[in-house]
Parts: sequence; C-alpha cells; structure tokens
Amino acid sequence: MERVFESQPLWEPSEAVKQQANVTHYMRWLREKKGLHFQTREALWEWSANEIEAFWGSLWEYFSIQASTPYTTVLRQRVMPGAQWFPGARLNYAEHAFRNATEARPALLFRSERHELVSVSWVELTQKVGAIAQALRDLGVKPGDRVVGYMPNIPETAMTFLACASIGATWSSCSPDFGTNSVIDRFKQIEPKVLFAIDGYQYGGKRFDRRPIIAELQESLPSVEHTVLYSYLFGEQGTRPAALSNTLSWQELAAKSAPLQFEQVPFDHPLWILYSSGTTGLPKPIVHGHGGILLEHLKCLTLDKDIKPGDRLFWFSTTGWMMWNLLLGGLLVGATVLLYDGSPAYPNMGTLWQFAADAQMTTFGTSAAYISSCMKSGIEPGQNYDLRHLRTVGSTGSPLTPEGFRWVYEHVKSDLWLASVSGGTDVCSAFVGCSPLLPVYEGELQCRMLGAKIEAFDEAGNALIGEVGELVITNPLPSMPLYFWNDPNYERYRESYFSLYPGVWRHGDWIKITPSGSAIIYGRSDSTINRQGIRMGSSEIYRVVESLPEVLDSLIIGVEMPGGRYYMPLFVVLREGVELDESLKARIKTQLRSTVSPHHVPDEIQQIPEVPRTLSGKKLEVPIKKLFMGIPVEKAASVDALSNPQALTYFVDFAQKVVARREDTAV
Ligand SMILES: CC(=O)CC(=O)O
Repeated sequence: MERVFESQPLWEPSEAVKQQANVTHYMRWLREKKGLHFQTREALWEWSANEIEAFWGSLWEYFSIQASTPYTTVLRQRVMPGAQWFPGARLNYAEHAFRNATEARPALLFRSERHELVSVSWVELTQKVGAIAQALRDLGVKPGDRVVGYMPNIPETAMTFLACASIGATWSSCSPDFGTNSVIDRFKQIEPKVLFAIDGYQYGGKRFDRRPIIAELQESLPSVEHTVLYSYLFGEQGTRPAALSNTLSWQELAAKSAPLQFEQVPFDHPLWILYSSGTTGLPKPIVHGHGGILLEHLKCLTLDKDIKPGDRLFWFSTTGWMMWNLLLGGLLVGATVLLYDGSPAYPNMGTLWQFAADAQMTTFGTSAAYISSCMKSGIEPGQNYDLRHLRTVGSTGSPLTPEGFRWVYEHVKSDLWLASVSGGTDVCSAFVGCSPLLPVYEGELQCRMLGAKIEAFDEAGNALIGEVGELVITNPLPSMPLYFWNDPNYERYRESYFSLYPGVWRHGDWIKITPSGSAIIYGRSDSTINRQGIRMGSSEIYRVVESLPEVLDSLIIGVEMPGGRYYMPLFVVLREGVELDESLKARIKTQLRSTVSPHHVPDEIQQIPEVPRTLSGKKLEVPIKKLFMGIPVEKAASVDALSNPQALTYFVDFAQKVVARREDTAV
C-alpha cells in the first residue's frame, strides 16, 4: 500500500461507525434485494462505476424516487455528451425535499453577521415556498423560464430557489459580492424573466448598498419583466428609492398563502444554471436537470458523505458557488440545513466555530483555504467551543495540505471524520473524496465516490496508477451538464471537456490514484483561476484590466503553493511612457474588486515588456503557471511554438525567484 506522507492513518472508522453507515445499509439492501454481495467498499465502487445502469437503477429504488410517470430504461446509451438517463420519467426535485417535512426538527438554521440564530420550521418553509411559487405563476412564469437571484446565503434565497423548482422554472444565482460586469456576463446569456435581489448586505462589518447595481442590472437585462426585492439591509422604508422602479416586495409576496404543488417535469428538465469560467469567452452557463441532480445529491450526501435524517449539515458557501446547491441537497436527505451569511473572519476567526457550537452542527464543511486561515490565525476551536455534536469536517475548493489535515485532528477534534473532497461546478457534486468505511490518511482523499469512474490519464489516454495524470471520467454521470445554454450543437460543451480525449470527460485537474485506491489532487491542469473555490476565467480578469487606458496587454495565473496558499500574480504591459506606480496598481485592484469580485484581486502586479503568446496568438498561461510550480522551462513550454519566445525570459527569471523564496520559507 503506497502512502505518500506517512503510514499511520489520522482517523479510522470504528466498527460502530461502519455498522451504522448509510452505505452499509445500502450494501445490505443490495444483498437482500438484488443478490449482490460486496466484501469491500472498493468492490462496491468497482461495480458502481462500471455497471452504471445497475447502480443508478438500484438507487432509484433504494431512495424510492417519486415519479408521476415511470422511466422506460435507466440509460439510453453510454455516450458523453448526450447520455439520456431515465427517459420517460416525470418528477420534481423539490417534491423530494418536502417529503421530509416534519415537526420534529427545523428545516433550516440561519445566522449572519447581523442576525442571531434563526430557526425556520418545515411549516414556515412550506408556506413561504408555496407563496413565492404562486407569485411566480401569477407573474406569468412558466416551466423552463429562467428566474435569477442576486441574493446571499439566507433562508429567503433557498425558499425562492425551491419555489422555482416546484413550478419547473429554472434557477440561477450570483452572490451579491459579484460586481456588475460579472453578474451581467452570466445572467444576460440566459435571458431571465424575473430577478430576485436584496437591497444590500453586510460583510466583515461593512455595509454594501446593492441598489445602484440592481438598477444597472434592470437596465442591462432587457428580458427581466419583474424585479422582486428582499429588504435585507435597509428595512421596508428604504427598499423603493426612486432609482429602483418596478420592484415587488419579497416580504409581501411571501406573506400570502397558497398550496405548494409540484409541477411534474421530465427527468432532464433544467433545474438550474451554474457558471464555470473557461479560459476564453463568457462564463459557461451549465444546465443541470431535475432528475440527475436529485439522484446525484441523494447518492453523494447519503452514501458518500453519510448524512442522516436529523443531522445538521453546514457548508460555508456563497450562492455563487456550487457548494450552496449541494448544501441544499441536505433537505433531500432529511437533514437540517445550516446557512451562514457574512465573513468567516468577522468579528474574529472563531465565528463559524461558535455557529457550529450553537447550532449543534454535525457536519462542518468549508474550503481548504478557510482551514488554512484558521491554522494561521492560531485559533483553538476544540478548546474554545462546544463541538460535541461535530462528527465530520468537510473540505473542498482546492487541495487541503497535509498540514491542514493535521491541524483539523490536532486543533478541532481527534475523533472526527475529515472528508476532503473534490469535484466541480460541472457536475455540481464531488466525485473523489470520502467514505465512512475507510481510514483518513494525511494529504489524501480517501477514495473515488460511488458511481464515478474517475481515472488518471497520461497524454496518450492510458490509465495511470501511482502517477500524476489528467483527471478523467470514463463513464457518464447523471449530473453531468445537460448542455450549455445557447450551445445548440454542443460545440462549447465538447470543447470544454472532450477535446483532449474524444468521448472521455477531461475535468481539468491533475490527479494521482494511489495503488490503495485513494487519490491526491494537484490543482488545475488548465489556466482557470480558482481562488477559495470560486472559479473565474482569466478572460474575465483581462477584460477588466485591459479596459484601463494605460494597460495594453495582461496575463494572470493562479498557482497552488505549498502550505495551501494560492498565489495569483498579474502581469501588465503598459502604454509607452507609463510606469506602474502605486496609484495605477490601486486603480487596477479597485476595478477588479468592484467589477469582478474581491476574490480576484491579484497578490501582486508586475510590469512586463510583453506577454508570451503561442503561434496562434494564445496567451501562454499554463506553461507559465508550470514555471511557478518549479517545472523547468524545457518541460513547461514548447519554445518553438511561441510567436515571441524572448518574452519567456522574464518569466523564467521571476518564477525562479518565487520558487526559491517558496523553498526558503518552507524550510
Ligand atoms: C466539490 C468541489 O469540487 C468544489 C469545487 O472545488 O468547486
């Protein structure tokens, strides 16, 4: 058994944990109902990832999926893209959340920088979702119409999404810390009929008025017929200033009563549209279906993450990250879903741990970047907060460092399950990560998730074990995108995932599958910027930076550094005679902060003579990223294929200094 960092596991599930695990229950069910007997979790994975029709078909039965018409076959054809799952079935995602309605526990618990712990009962959730759904119908919203939210992670956003899903409307959201351009770039592509927004929010103790931005959105999104405003920051008095015309009040709409009904839609009816940035063009609008997400989230949360009815599930996320969508899946499995709005560092780094104690959190999910910030801040959650209910800490967004693994066990709790997982917006789930049946080793993801045929490929498409390769998925998953919006011939879809290995999904991460079946992710294999789990295409940053008159050209890279740091330098080519002084740097940063997002302000800005480009004119992002990872230039770049190879010299020198600095500080 190869172990990368050390041979002792940090945690091993007890016999009781294994016996009580949902996946053990499922394995017993498979034996009794299907005569399928698996001795190990690895054997179960092999079957689930290869016999995908039998696996996903069994889940339909195991989870008692409620469908008003049955399916004709589990999977029409094993093709990617275009696999058609469960044709003929009609169902509704939201109906499966509400079948868990109970008076025994709250549906949601919420806290923000400004609110004490708020509990939302299933009765309240049902009433408000029913009312908003009726309001949408009254506004003329039909199945398939797009409804968008510029709303934070608060109960009202969850309610609005569930209302959309219940009537078959397609939801899409951006977090209110996204600047105007980022929101318009996303929402304009999908022509929404209704915009839900908040008037403002507080983050890190500062108040942000979003009303001017909403006015801009109304102006720039001609398809929007109605704006519904939730007065979150300013109270009823301040919600309808002259600048905001034609707004309806969320509070007024939600106060009415209407029975909650569930439109029955085809399995592949669009549930929501998420966005993922590529290296060129506008963000990709990824369309996921009701049935695919329902099955994937039931599977992931129940069998891989072991969430049980009555658990209290939290994942620190904004509404602009797919972890918010996955978090809401907690309602599908009968968990109470915990929402937090605000900065995790305000008023101090203990905030979310206090929330964990007060809300009796059982799973605390977060980003690896957050764990690394806790580590640097020196806090002691285990000593200072009552974490007796906490069983699991989840981590994702970027690879969690070995130090991060150790910190959780040493400073949070020695007996908990650290579920470090990886997946992506593209499938709105995690496909490598965790199982309650397996030990946790430092720096490693425990296994590949059930049903996900994940492999590491070399350039020729050979599967690798024990070596780093491209993360690929070689069998379809039900939650793969149905299509990208406005991509009728699947051109962008194919180009995004299938251009390197035809018919095989290339995810864009580097992965090593170890001989024992665990996995290590080594970061992005393309040039997408991924800071704190939020992906942005470099093109979005270029658009903003290069709109400044002084900037002629630019290049940005994001590099995963040892210690969990994400290093994001920006390089600019300036107009003749212009120097990169502090005032220009500040203007570039302000522009990025306000129009893209605060996460995308670079760590440093450097002036360069020219941007290295390929013969076809593409900026040389991945090879330059490789230089900063310490890969020698001969291996990092094909110098012959550059139109201006001399431009590389600067980067070779600069990267060497950064790598040397990195190694010095690592000692
Ligand atoms: C599950 C994930 O993969 C989350 C992310 O990195 O976006």
